[in-house]
Amino acid sequence: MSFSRVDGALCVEQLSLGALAAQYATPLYVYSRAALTANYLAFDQAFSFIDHQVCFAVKSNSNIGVLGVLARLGAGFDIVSGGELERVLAAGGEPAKIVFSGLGKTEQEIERALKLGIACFNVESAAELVRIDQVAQRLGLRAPVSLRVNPDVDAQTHPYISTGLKENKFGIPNDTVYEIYATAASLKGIEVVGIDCHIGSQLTTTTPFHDALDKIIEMINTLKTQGITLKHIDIGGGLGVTYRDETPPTPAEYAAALRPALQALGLKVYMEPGRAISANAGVLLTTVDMLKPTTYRNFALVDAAMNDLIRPSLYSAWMDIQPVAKPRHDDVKVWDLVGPVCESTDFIGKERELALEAGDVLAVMGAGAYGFVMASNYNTRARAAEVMVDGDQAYVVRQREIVNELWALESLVP
Ligand SMILES: Cc1ncc(COP(=O)(O)O)c(C=O)c1O
Ligand SMILES: N[C@@H](CCCC[NH3+])C(=O)O
Repeated sequence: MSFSRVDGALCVEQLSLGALAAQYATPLYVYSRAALTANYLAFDQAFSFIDHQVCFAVKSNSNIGVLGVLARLGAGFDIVSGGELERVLAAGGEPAKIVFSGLGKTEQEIERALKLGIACFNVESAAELVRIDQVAQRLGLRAPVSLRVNPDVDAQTHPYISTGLKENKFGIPNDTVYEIYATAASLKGIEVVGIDCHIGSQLTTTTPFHDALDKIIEMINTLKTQGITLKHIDIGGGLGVTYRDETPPTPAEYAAALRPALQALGLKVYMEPGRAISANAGVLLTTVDMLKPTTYRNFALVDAAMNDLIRPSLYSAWMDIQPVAKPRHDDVKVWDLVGPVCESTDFIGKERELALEAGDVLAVMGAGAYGFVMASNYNTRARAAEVMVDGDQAYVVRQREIVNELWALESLVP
């Protein structure tokens, strides 16, 4: 366990989170190298029964310190923009292990990725296929592609993070898959290499993964009869984590559930886990700034806000909040933990039983995924610093922003 309590003090690896808050100030994101490593290796080992590549979903945490740790373990990366591509390169990631997902790849992004020799473009529409073909032909190259298919499977997750239903914008609907594969196979600039699917995020059972895989295998078999043979299958990401009382499958259970079908298929397997690698490898530290008990509700104003961590506001996500040190008194009350941003949805947790005092430091657990990456400068708030802990060492992997620099790109009208 990379986050554990020692004599009442919440620690990350060998350092106390209270000490890190004192040294680097709050709000502060803190990541554990050991947790990232263990989570990545859990996937890599679980799929060791087959030729595979784990491609970490960069969108879940794109700090180059995080990406660098994973790159050195042999990770590939799932990217969704030219920006993420450059981050992966800056972190030492190998282009040949990159899969490029996402709906709106621009010509520039396609050109850069093609020249670098990435593993695969996961194509989301007929129009995108044509665009990739044109860029590849202009460069005298062939683009390796998979079609990201939309299998119309209910991921049984929050509707905002479900992606595999036919009403979602993602993927190629199953009624046009064969036609678009046939087009792909006929294009000079395209080399059809695989099939891809990602049905949603924070999935807590294996059933939807299984249902999607069954549908994809059916497609692969039909494609064979059309003379289209594939080299790989990309099973996407989406494996959930425990924020409260969810009991998601472990990577080993997930792999075991898919193993018979994948082995029968015999193709190389790509996967794109994000949250299951990064979420519980990070926390957000925040300090209680002041207490505002009222007749109606008790508000604790903390220094982290929705601009630092938007998951509670955006998805009503429940995230565990723990004091980093033993409470200084035992007057437990029910608190709403709210930030200073001028929105009623600005909270990081509601109705939490805590014995609080101004100055207490709290840790929002499971904040390593979709935390800092979704942070903004709303209310002209500088974004938090990020620190990576490795054993008894802490490294600043992103400095705290400086307020004066937030309008550096702006100018007055003459
Ligand atoms: C195409 C694609 N791959 C992978 C992921 C990573 O998902 P997760 O963080 O749930 O593993 C996402 C986000 O849901 C995605 O859109
Ligand atoms: N941002 C979402 C996950 C979205 C996944 C995007 N493909 C979350 O915080 O839960």
